[in-house]
Amino acid sequence: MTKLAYLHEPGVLENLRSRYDINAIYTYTGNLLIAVNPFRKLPHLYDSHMMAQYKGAAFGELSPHPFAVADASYRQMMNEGISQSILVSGESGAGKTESTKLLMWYLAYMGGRAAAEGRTVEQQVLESNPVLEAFGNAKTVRNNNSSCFGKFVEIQYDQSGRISGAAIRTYLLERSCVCQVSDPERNYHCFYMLCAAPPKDIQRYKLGNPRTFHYLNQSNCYELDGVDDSKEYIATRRVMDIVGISNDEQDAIFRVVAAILHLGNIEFKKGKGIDSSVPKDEISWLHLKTAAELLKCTTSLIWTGTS
Ligand SMILES: Nc1ncnc2c1ncn2[C@@H]1O[C@H](COP(=O)(O)OP(=O)(O)OP(=O)(O)O)[C@@H](O)[C@H]1O
Repeated sequence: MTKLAYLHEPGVLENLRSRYDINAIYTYTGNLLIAVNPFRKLPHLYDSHMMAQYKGAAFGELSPHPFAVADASYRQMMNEGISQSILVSGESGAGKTESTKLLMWYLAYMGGRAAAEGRTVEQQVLESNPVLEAFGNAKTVRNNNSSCFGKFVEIQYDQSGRISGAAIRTYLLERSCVCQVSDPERNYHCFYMLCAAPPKDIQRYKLGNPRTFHYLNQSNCYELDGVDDSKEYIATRRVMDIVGISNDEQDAIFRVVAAILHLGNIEFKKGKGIDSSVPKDEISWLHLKTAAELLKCTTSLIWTGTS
C-alpha cells in the first residue's frame, strides 16, 4: 500500500479490490495487515505447507499473511525477550474471529511440542475457540457466527519458546441479547444446541422444542445453514472435556443455560401488595419451579466445590 503513487482513499480501495479479485485478500500497509473477508474457503492459504514457508521468513519477503504477523511477533519475543501483542480489529463480520484463529494456529505451531511430549496445552488453546463460540456467539444480520463479546487471549511461552500455558479473558458479553432477539437473528448458539441434545439430556434439563421458549421464538430463525445443532452439542461437550471442564461443571453450566430459557417463559400478573407481581398462571409457575430446580442443583454444586 505504501508503494502507491497516491495514497488516498480511492487509491487504497482500488488497490484492495484489484488484489481481492486475484484472491490476494491480505495487503500490508507498513507492518499493519489488512484482511478483506473472502466469504469463501481458501484452504490453500492456510495449510501446514504455508506455515512452514512463513517460519523464519523476513517480514515482507512473502505475500502478506496473518502467519507472517504471528511469525514476526514470535521472533521478536524470542529475540528481545519481551511480550508482544497483536491487535485484531474491524467491524462486525470483517473476519476478526477467523484471523485470530489463524494467528493462534500459527503461534501454537511455533510453540508446539513433539507429539511424544504430549500436546495438551496447545490443544487446549486451540480447542477453547469452539467453547467460547458456543456460549458467546450468535447469528446476527451481518454474520451467522457473530462474537457478542470481546476476548483477550494470552499464550505463554517458556525460555525455549515452547508453549507453557494460556489464559483467555472475555469481557463485554452482550447479555441484553439473551432476552431480546429480532428476526432474522438467532440467540446464542448454546440454547439451540441444548434443545437439540440427546433425549437423556433433554429430560435432565427439562427442555424441548426451541419454538416453545420465549427467548428463542421472538425470531423465526431456529436453524443455521450447514450447522447441525445436535452434532454441535456433542462436539462442544467433547471440547469442554479437552479444555479441562469437569463433568460436574459442565452439568452446572448447562443447568444455568436451561434455567435461563425457563425463566424467559414466566409471565407475571399484578399481585395483592403494592408494586408486587406473581406468576400469571399454572404454566408460568411450572417454569418458575423448573428454573428453581435447575438452579438449586447448580448452587449446591458450587457449595460442595468450595467448602
Ligand atoms: N479468512 C477467511 N476465509 C474464509 N472465510 C472467512 C475468512 N474470514 C472470515 N470469513 C467468513 O466470514 C464470517 C465472519 O467472520 P468472523 O466471524 O471472523 O467476523 P468477525 O469480525 O469476528 O465478526 P463479529 O464482530 O460479528 O464477531 C466467518 O464465519 C467466515 O464464514
